[in-house]
Amino acid sequence: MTGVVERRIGYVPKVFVYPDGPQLVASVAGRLATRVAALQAEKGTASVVLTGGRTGIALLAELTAGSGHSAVDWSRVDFFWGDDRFVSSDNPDRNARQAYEALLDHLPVDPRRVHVMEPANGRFGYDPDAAAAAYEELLVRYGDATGGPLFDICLLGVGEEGHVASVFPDSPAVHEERRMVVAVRDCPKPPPTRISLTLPTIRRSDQVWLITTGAAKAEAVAAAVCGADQRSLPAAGARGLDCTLWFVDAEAARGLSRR
Ligand SMILES: O=C1O[C@H](COP(=O)(O)O)[C@@H](O)[C@H](O)[C@H]1O
Repeated sequence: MTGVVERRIGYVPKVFVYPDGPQLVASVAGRLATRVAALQAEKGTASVVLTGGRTGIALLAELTAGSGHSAVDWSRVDFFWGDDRFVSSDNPDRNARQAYEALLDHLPVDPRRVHVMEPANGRFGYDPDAAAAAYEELLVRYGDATGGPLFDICLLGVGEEGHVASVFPDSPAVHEERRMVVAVRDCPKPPPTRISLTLPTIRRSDQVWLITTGAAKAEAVAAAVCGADQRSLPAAGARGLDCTLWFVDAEAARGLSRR
């Protein structure tokens, strides 16, 4: 990991800064494969929450291309999503579709373990609330079956204004304490209707890995790492039970050195 700077800020979160995006995704892909293989060696399976977004999808493509993936038994990984866009399944905006193209189509995954959020042309038609409720039910069943933390690793991208999954600043979703999964409407970033895990559900992950690149993210990264209010900066509320790791490139880390 040439040129990687590691900074500890209090106990958590831990921030890893890379010179650029390609070095970041190469390193995080290797780390993810190693962690998943270790979890499988320890308990037989692993659960990973996937993210959309440019860096998140680049990470999945790197995982497919790199050599580290051979250490993992992909048929024993449960895949979930932090959020998806409530559009038709064939819409290129779908996070699930992008994840299939970048990773899942290329690996011997068990389709029964790939837990996609319902699209707008799915089982419930155009009813995002029913789609969110169905995903919540699935998580409840999964949680009952596994016990302990819901997810081993939750990958999250970060928006310029600090959103994670589809939990946007000062939105109804950021105030949600009871529901595990919600329908999100009127998103400031298109498409406007989405399904998202809530922050309390994200916090049921053993490890939360936030990955982001570019100068446009610098302010959000600095504020979240320094403990901003999650209502105005949801990324600040994305924490893991065991650890919270931030993987950022030098541009996105710029604001950290100013604090
Ligand atoms: O809309 C979304 O955006 C974020 C971040 O995307 P990026 O392209 O700025 O990295 C992503 O994490 C989220 O899953 C997605 O639905």
